[in-house]
Amino acid sequence: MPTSREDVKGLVPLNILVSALLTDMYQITMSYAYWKAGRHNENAVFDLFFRKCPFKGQFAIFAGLSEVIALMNSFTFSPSDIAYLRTVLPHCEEAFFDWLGQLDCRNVRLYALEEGSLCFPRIPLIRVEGPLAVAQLLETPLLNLINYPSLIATNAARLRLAAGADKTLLEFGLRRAQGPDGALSASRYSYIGGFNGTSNVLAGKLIGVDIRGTHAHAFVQSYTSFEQIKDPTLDGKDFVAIVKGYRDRPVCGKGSGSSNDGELAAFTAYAQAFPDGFVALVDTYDTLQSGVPNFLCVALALDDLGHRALGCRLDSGDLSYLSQEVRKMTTEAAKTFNRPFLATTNIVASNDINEESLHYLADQGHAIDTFGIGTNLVTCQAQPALGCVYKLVSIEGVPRIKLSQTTSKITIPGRKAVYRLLGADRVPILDIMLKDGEEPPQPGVPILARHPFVATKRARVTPTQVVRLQEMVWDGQAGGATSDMPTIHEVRATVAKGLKEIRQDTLQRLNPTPYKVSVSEGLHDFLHSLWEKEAPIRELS
Ligand SMILES: Nc1ncnc2c1ncn2[C@@H]1O[C@H](COP(=O)(O)OP(=O)(O)OP(=O)(O)O)[C@@H](O)[C@H]1O
Ligand SMILES: O=P(O)(O)OC[C@H]1O[C@H](OP(=O)(O)OP(=O)(O)O)[C@H](O)[C@@H]1O
Ligand SMILES: O=C(O)c1cccnc1
Ligand SMILES: [Mg+2]
Repeated sequence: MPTSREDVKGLVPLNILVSALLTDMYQITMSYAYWKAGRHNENAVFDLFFRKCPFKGQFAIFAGLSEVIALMNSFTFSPSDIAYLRTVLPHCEEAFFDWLGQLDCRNVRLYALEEGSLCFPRIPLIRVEGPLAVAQLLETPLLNLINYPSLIATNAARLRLAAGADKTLLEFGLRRAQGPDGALSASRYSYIGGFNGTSNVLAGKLIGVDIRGTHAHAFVQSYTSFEQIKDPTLDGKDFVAIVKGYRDRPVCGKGSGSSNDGELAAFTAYAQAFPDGFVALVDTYDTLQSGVPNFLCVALALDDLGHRALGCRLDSGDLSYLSQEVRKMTTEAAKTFNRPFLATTNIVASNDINEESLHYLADQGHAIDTFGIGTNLVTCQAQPALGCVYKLVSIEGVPRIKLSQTTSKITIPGRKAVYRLLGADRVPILDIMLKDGEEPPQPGVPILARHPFVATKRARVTPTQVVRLQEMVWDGQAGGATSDMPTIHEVRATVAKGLKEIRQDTLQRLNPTPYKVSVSEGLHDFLHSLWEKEAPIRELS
C-alpha cells in the first residue's frame, strides 16, 4: 500500500484534489470518537444509493466508479495533512494522529454495479465493507465522486433520448461549467451518457474523448474585407477569385448584393486554413441574407478544388425555422450547381439548448444534424444535484436500520445481494434485494417480490434470466482493484445497452413508468421487524 501520493502505483485520481482530506470535518471527528472508544476497527457495512431519480425521470446512470477505485488506491493522509489536522484538533491524543497517518484501504472491500449501468432508487450502487472508521471516512469523497458523474451521465442520456439516435451531440460547456473539475467531468461523463464529443481539448488529451469544434463570432467580426487576406491562394489556385466568382452569381436567389463581405472574407480565410474541415458560423450578421449565401460561395469554391465543406452552425434565432430554411437553400444550391453534397450539408445548432428545447424542436420539425450543448448540460440546470446518500446498514455483523418520519428515508438494513430479474428478450422486470445468505433467484423459478414499504404492492416474478448487479470491485487484502477499469468507450457501450434493453416507457419524458425496486419476502419481514423493534411506541394521552 502506498505511503504517499507519489508512491501510488496504478490508477490515481484524475484530479489532484481528490484525496483522503477532501472530506467533511465530521468524518474526522467521528473517526476520533470511534478511535477513542476503541471501535475504529469494528466491521462496518455502508450502502451508497439515491432515493429519487433526477430530472423528474424514472432512471439514472451509475458513473464515477473508476475514480472511486483510484481514490481507494491512493487513500492516505500525507504527513502535511496530519500536521494540519493536529492544528484543527489540538485536544486529540497524539496516538490518534499516528493511527490516522498510517490508514489506507487495505482492509476495505467494495461491491458495485457495473459503471454505466441503469440504476434505480434504493438499490445500493456501492457497498463498502471494512473497518468502521475507514468506511466512515470514505462517505464524503465517495458521494462526491459518484453524485455529479452519475447526474451528468443521466442528463446526457436524456438529451440523447430527446435528440434521437441519429443526431451528433457535442458538449460545449467548458466556459460555463462549475470550475475546471466540473468541466472535465462534464466532458467525460456526457460522452459516457451518449454524447459524441466535446470542445474541451484537455478532455481529449487526458480522457480520450473525441474533440470537435467550429469557430466563434470573433473570427467573423475580425474580418472587414478581402484586403485582409494577404495570400489569396489555396492549392496553388486563386481561391479568393473563385469565391468572389460565386459571390457575383445568384446563389439560391439570395445573397447577391446583400451579403456581408467581411463575413465572406472570414469564411474564405477559414477555409484556406481548414479546406477539409470547414464549418461556417452563419449568424453573425444575418443568417439567411448573408451567412448562408456566404457559406455556399465558399463551399462551392472548395468543391471546385476537390475539398468538401462540412457544414454551417446556427447560434441564435428560431432554430426550427432557420434550420429548415438553411436546408431549403442548400438543397436548391445543390440542384442549381449540380453539387449533391450540398443538400446533406451538416447543420449544427447551438445556443442554450436543453432537453425541453430538443423536444420542442422535434415537435416543430427541424433540419439540424448536430447539437452543441453547453450550459444546460454541464450545470444540470434542470436538477443541479443527485441526492446519493451513504448509510450504515450493518455493524459487527448486526444489521442496522435508520428510521424516519418520511418513509422513503428509512434504510434497508443489513448486507444485501441485489439482482435484476429479466423477462423475455432480456427486458428487465424489476430489481430485487435479498438478505445476505438467502438463495439467489433462479431462472424459471417464481419468486415473490415485495415493495419494501407498501404491503399491498407485491408481485410473483418468474425470471427468464437473473443478473447479479453488484460485483466485488476492490479487495484491499487481495491487492486492490479486482480487475482493470473499463475504458470510457466500454462504459458508453454499457449505457447504450442498458437504455436499449429497458422498457421504453420507463425512459419517456411524460409520465414515465416507474421501474420496480423490491425486496424478497425474507428481507421485507426482517426490515419490518427491525423497524418495529427500533421505533419507540408513542404514549398518547
Ligand atoms: N416495488 C414493487 N415491488 C414488487 N411489486 C410491486 C412493486 N410495485 C408494484 N408492484 C406490484 O406489481 C404489480 C404491477 O404494478 P404496477 O404498479 O406496474 O401496476 P400496473 O400499472 O397495473 O402494471 P403494468 O404497468 O405492469 O401493467 C402489482 O401487483 C403491484 O402490486
Ligand atoms: O449556449 P450553450 O448551450 O451554453 O452553448 C455554448 C455557447 O457558447 C458559445 O457562445 P457564447 O454563449 O459564449 O456566446 P453567444 O451565445 O453570445 O454567441 C456558443 O456559440 C454557444 O452559444
Ligand atoms: O466549437 C464550437 O462551435 C463551440 C465551442 C465551445 C462553445 N461554443 C461553441
Ligand atoms: Mg450563448
